Amino acid sequence: MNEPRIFRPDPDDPTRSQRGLTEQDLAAMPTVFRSDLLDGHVMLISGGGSGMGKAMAFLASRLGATVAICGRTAEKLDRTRDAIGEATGRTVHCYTTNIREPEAVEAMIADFSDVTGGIDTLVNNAGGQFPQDAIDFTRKGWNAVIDTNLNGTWWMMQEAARRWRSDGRKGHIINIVANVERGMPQAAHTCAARAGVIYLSKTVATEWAPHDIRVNCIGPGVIETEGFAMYPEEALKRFHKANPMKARGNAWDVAEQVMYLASPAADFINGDLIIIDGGQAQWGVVWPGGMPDYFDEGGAA
Ligand SMILES: CCCCC/C=C/C(=O)SCCNC(=O)CCNC(=O)[C@H](O)C(C)(C)COP(=O)(O)OP(=O)(O)OC[C@H]1O[C@@H](n2cnc3c(N)ncnc32)[C@H](O)[C@@H]1OP(=O)(O)O
Ligand SMILES: NC(=O)C1=CN([C@@H]2O[C@H](COP(=O)(O)OP(=O)(O)OC[C@H]3O[C@@H](n4cnc5c(N)ncnc54)[C@H](OP(=O)(O)O)[C@@H]3O)[C@@H](O)[C@H]2O)C=CC1
Repeated sequence: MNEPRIFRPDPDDPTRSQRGLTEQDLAAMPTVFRSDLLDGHVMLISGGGSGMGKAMAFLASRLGATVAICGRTAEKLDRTRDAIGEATGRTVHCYTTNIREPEAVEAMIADFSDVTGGIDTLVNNAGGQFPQDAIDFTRKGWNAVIDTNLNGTWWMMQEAARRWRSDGRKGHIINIVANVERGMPQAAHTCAARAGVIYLSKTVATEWAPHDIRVNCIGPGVIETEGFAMYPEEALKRFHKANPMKARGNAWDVAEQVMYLASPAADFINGDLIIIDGGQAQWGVVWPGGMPDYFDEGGAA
């Protein structure tokens, strides 16, 4: 039998960090794509200093793209730039930009467009949430998640589209969301924001088609990354049991899907949502941390 192409370590191995792929992994992971697939392609990836965004930045650079990454923490961006430079010899552009600030987003997109001659693909990957029962959300907590995942993504989408329209240039937006079809206990804020992004995307995929702008979403299931630090150890032990493959995805699973969508092979895909969750949506619990307590016998009904 063939060896699995994707490195999928044992999620029960207590000696592993449980926080995703290392830079060495990202430099060496095998890919199905030819090495010049994205020669001349320009890609802006938000949240590119860690997790899935970092994997996308590595893979796009390995395939020949000119890449920019943004995030709020300069050290993470610089470290990613240096690691990619060392692995590929390519220069990654870094922007210390908070996507919640529309003026900063406007300046970043203008600068990267000017420097490169124009962006081809914008990947809105920056985001996050914290697990909490909705009834206990503070106003500040609710606003933080909505402002990042919905508003921040929208400022990026709108600014890129305006620039493409004024330049008369085609463009493509890929929004990283989550699989929110059945809702997700302890993540109502993110479900609200991601559902907003999915339906924004489906709407503007139609509105913006005359400008030659396509918009698609990717909904990851449980993907092991640095972002797992936000979740309690007890919940993490159950995350891989949420899908019938009994596995965690890794950042490469998502990065390769992004490269496919960015490639000419996907030129006719528009307004779609692609789920990468090992079948969790078909047969699995929506909240990977497990069933809420009240399902236990004797708990509140
Ligand atoms: C949904 C489950 C799917 C399964 C697995 C999915 C995993 C992932 O998606 S992991 C990858 C994503 N990465 C992250 O989620 C990174 C960590 N998250 C964040 O950075 C934050 O959640 C953020 C996205 C909201 C960042 O906003 P920021 O303004 O930087 O947040 P603050 O830390 O300043 O907090 C503002 C406010 O939010 C409330 N809050 C934050 N953390 C918690 C928490 N753990 N529990 C309860 N409430 C929290 C709180 O009201 C904060 O205000 P203060 O109390 O004044 O600090
Ligand atoms: N891992 C998983 O299982 C799943 C993840 N997702 C989503 O996929 C995306 C990537 O997640 P993942 O790689 O796992 O997690 P990470 O936490 O590693 O990545 C999130 C990135 O977003 C950046 N970011 C957060 N807020 C902002 C902001 N306001 N402006 C600019 N950048 C910001 C962070 O950098 P900094 O803090 O320095 O700004 C960080 O680099 C996220 O949107 C996440 O919610 C969805 C479903 C499942």
